[in-house]
Amino acid sequence: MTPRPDATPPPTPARPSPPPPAAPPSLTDLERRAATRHARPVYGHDALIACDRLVRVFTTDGVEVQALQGLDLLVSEGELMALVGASGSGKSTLMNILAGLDVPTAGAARVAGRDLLAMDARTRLDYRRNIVGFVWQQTARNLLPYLTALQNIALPMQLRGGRRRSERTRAAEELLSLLSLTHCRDRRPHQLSGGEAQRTAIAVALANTPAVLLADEPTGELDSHTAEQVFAAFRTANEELGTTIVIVTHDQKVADEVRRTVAIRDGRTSTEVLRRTEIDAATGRESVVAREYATLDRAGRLQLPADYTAPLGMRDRVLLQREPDHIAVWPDAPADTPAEPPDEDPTEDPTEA
Ligand SMILES: Nc1ncnc2c1ncn2[C@@H]1O[C@H](COP(=O)(O)OP(=O)(O)OP(=O)(O)O)[C@@H](O)[C@H]1O
Repeated sequence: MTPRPDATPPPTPARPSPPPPAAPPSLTDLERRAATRHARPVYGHDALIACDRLVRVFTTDGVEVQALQGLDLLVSEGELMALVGASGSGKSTLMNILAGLDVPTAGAARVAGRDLLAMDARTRLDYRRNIVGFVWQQTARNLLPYLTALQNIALPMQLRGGRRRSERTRAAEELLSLLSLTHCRDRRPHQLSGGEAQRTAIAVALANTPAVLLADEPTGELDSHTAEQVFAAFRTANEELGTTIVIVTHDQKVADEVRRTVAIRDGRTSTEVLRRTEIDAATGRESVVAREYATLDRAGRLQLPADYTAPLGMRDRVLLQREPDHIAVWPDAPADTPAEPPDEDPTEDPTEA
């Protein structure tokens, strides 16, 4: 048995011989499996965001691009997490779907109990106004240039209705204070620095106390010091207001600051880094320990990182060995070993039979 990778290095286990073919399931087995499947709770039933085998196909001039190819993602209430991935991997496509701006081609997506594939125009508008807030990379897209910071923040409250002007002003002032922007109250966007403008954009996105705050490259146009201040504003929103936050970023510093970073590759979640704080029993010193996990999707598919598979010459197919507490993955045919041992005993004389 191979110990967990975070334990003492294991002795090299013996390569397994291929398992004997399994007996076909009986009718009773199949009925039992079907009954178990019915009794199971819906995938991601307790998550705030649940994407289930999400597909988005764009067709331009008869050419199809599969931007999302069966993406699974669960985000719990109260999380502050980052999405990373190469250009074109599908991050913005996913964010636009979660923001209610685009509709997936297939699959399922639920945010705060709303089914994103089944919303009519009215519920979609309500969803965008009240359930999600959005911060874009370009500050010009987040703020109206002819309104002050306070008026920008009060506008979504006004569009939703139900609150008096004085209440809206007080709520907007509270958000300005929470994000250390009180001095920007009466300034218009062109009078704000890049960082102040993005923090004001966060306040605008939080105006109607959304369940989820989505941000697509919010620090992309900022220097690293300003980016830190903007990220601190996201953290404040998460810790003080309990808002669930998903940030798409290329900024490694931002990705390192959050507890969970999910990587998207070719339109699917591929790996995930989880960070937790550990306290050294001897010194009492705190340190953050990060571990990288591969994502196992609902169909049981796993993307093995190339830097793991390439040195072992793994391609096309691999041999799996089930152990009591883990699964070992073996190259199909290592250079010096035949993939399948010959059936005959080599000591036997083939002419004997
Ligand atoms: N409206 C569209 N029409 C056609 N193809 C699109 C459209 N939007 C996205 N795509 C394609 O879908 C794929 C995923 O794009 P997407 O913008 O989601 O990637 P991304 O990971 O956000 O990239 P980047 O980091 O560069 O913003 C790309 O191949 C892109 O060209």
